[in-house]
Amino acid sequence: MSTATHLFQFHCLPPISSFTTGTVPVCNTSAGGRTQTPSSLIACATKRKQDDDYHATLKALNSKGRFPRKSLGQHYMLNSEINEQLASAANVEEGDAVLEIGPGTGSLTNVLINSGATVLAIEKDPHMVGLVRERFESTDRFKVLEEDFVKCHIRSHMFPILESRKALNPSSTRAKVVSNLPFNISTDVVKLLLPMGDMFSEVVLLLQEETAVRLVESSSRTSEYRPINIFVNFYSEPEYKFSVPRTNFFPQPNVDAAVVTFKLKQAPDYPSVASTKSFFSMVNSAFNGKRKMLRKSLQHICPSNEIERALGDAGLPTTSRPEELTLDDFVKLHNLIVRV
Ligand SMILES: C[S@@+](CC[C@H](N)C(=O)[O-])C[C@H]1O[C@@H](n2cnc3c(N)ncnc32)[C@H](O)[C@@H]1O
Repeated sequence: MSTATHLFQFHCLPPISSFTTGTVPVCNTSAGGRTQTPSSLIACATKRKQDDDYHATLKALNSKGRFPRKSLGQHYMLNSEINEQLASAANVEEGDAVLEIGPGTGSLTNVLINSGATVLAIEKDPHMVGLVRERFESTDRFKVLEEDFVKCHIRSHMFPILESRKALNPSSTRAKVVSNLPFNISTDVVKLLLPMGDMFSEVVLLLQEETAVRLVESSSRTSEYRPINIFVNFYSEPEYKFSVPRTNFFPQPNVDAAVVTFKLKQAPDYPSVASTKSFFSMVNSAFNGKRKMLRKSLQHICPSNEIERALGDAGLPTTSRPEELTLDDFVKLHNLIVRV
């Protein structure tokens, strides 16, 4: 055994006492959806068969003798209860097709497969690809591709899976996404997936807590309100589900995490704008610079007197600032501006 592996095994492991479930609300369906305390949750979890608890996950990592890589956001889930909660947040059931980004040791993958889903996993780390390929070789409901999710062509990968499901059940045309994401690619992933409502019905992500809170922000007039909120609400209905304390991961990150669900809209339900490209370009321009009044920040799109007139026609003050406008206000303004 190399010195590095030896250190990894004996000096990097978190004490099992630090492993908490925090504010995770439910244990399983037998709990009847009632909120449970962390201690009742742990008691409940120990009664059940756990394939991917604290020990199993660390053992799987040790089998590859590799230090988790920070550059790949490798913070592995040690709590099988949270994996179960992620799957149930997406209502994963028999026959579903699920895309998982970054399966790692396969702890969440295992829950998804056990729920009866067919899983396509995209993993960037070749060692982890080898590990999950080996682990799930006995099932034909699992496929892993060694790719960078941000660069891969997800439509062409999903297409054959959705087509074969459609052949069995013509009404099941969309897949789900469930992932404990590397924090450093979460905004890119959200931007890529949310406009794919034709292919995915739900996207359930374990994100850095701060990112989770920022993405579900739907009220204007807060300092957190940004173009990304207009984007998220344009394409989906986001919901903050529950927080996941940092002690549930190995290695422990220096921030907490949280689960967010995005129910994806399909094209006929998007707000009606003449062109989504020019709509988002207008929203970005509006927020650019120093939070100026819209009539100034949008001057390069159309003369300020025309913008003032459009604001008036939309029932908004002519001195409006971007952070004061809701998604609907932006839609009205855009449609008035593109017409003038
Ligand atoms: C936070 S870990 C989660 C691992 C596992 N799902 C779990 O819950 O324990 C993130 C995983 O994503 C992988 N990953 C990192 N960047 C990626 C990328 N750009 N595309 C695909 N996978 C990536 C990492 O190698 C790692 O396995």
